[in-house]
Amino acid sequence: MNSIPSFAEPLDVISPITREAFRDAMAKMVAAVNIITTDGPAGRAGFAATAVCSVTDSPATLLICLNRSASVFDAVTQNGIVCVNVLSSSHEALSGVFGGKTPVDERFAAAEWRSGITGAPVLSDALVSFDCRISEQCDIGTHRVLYCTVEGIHGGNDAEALVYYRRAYGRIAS
Ligand SMILES: NC(=O)c1ccc[n+]([C@@H]2O[C@H](COP(=O)([O-])OP(=O)(O)OC[C@H]3O[C@@H](n4cnc5c(N)ncnc54)[C@H](O)[C@@H]3O)[C@@H](O)[C@H]2O)c1
Ligand SMILES: Cc1cc2c(cc1C)N(C[C@H](O)[C@H](O)[C@H](O)COP(=O)(O)O)c1[nH]c(=O)[nH]c(=O)c1N2
Repeated sequence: MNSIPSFAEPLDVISPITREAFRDAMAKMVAAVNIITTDGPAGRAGFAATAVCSVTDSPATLLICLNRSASVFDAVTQNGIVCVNVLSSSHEALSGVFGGKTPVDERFAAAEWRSGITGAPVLSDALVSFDCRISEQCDIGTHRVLYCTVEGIHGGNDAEALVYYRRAYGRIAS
């Protein structure tokens, strides 16, 4: 008869889960770094984001988690369009600009942009850019989850990727 194996050492469990414990654990999840941009009647805006992932390829959909207290919140949600620009290792300083308390004009002055088919700014030398329309939104805790239908994919190069791991930037070559 099968039995559940017993282990000599008990599991080291953190409970209850504090914000700090969650963040410490999340810091060990390596993530791609992106700049999310928007433009339209509510103005141009952009922010650095690691909370981005693929949802489904039919229809091609990404999700983005945006803190509702971010300065870009109204522009992103009211314009209803975003471009997800995936960063290369050459964009570390740019990520700092879009991830800090920098005025919006200074953020965009730090790189070259083109206009995508949705009208969202496309970073000229991104690894790849997903031009999207926000199709659904829901609030979970402090964040707005944006489901984004991909309407165009721009560019693409094979430079080293910029990643974020243990609260610091790193790079990954293909
Ligand atoms: N999902 C996010 O909103 C998110 C993700 C990464 C970084 N940030 C911002 O960058 C700052 C520096 O991050 P850090 O990684 O150097 O240190 P940190 O200790 O603040 O965060 C560690 C990890 O926890 C997660 N995290 C951080 N803030 C979060 C939030 N409000 N909601 C959900 N998950 C969150 C991320 O995975 C992050 O890499 C953070 O304080 C935050 O303002 C936000
Ligand atoms: C590496 C890294 C990764 C992320 C962030 C920062 C950095 C440095 N930030 C924070 C976000 O970029 C930040 O709120 C704004 O750019 C600066 O705040 P204000 O726009 O001034 O409110 C962030 N915010 C968010 O809502 N979702 C996310 O996934 C991330 N990820």
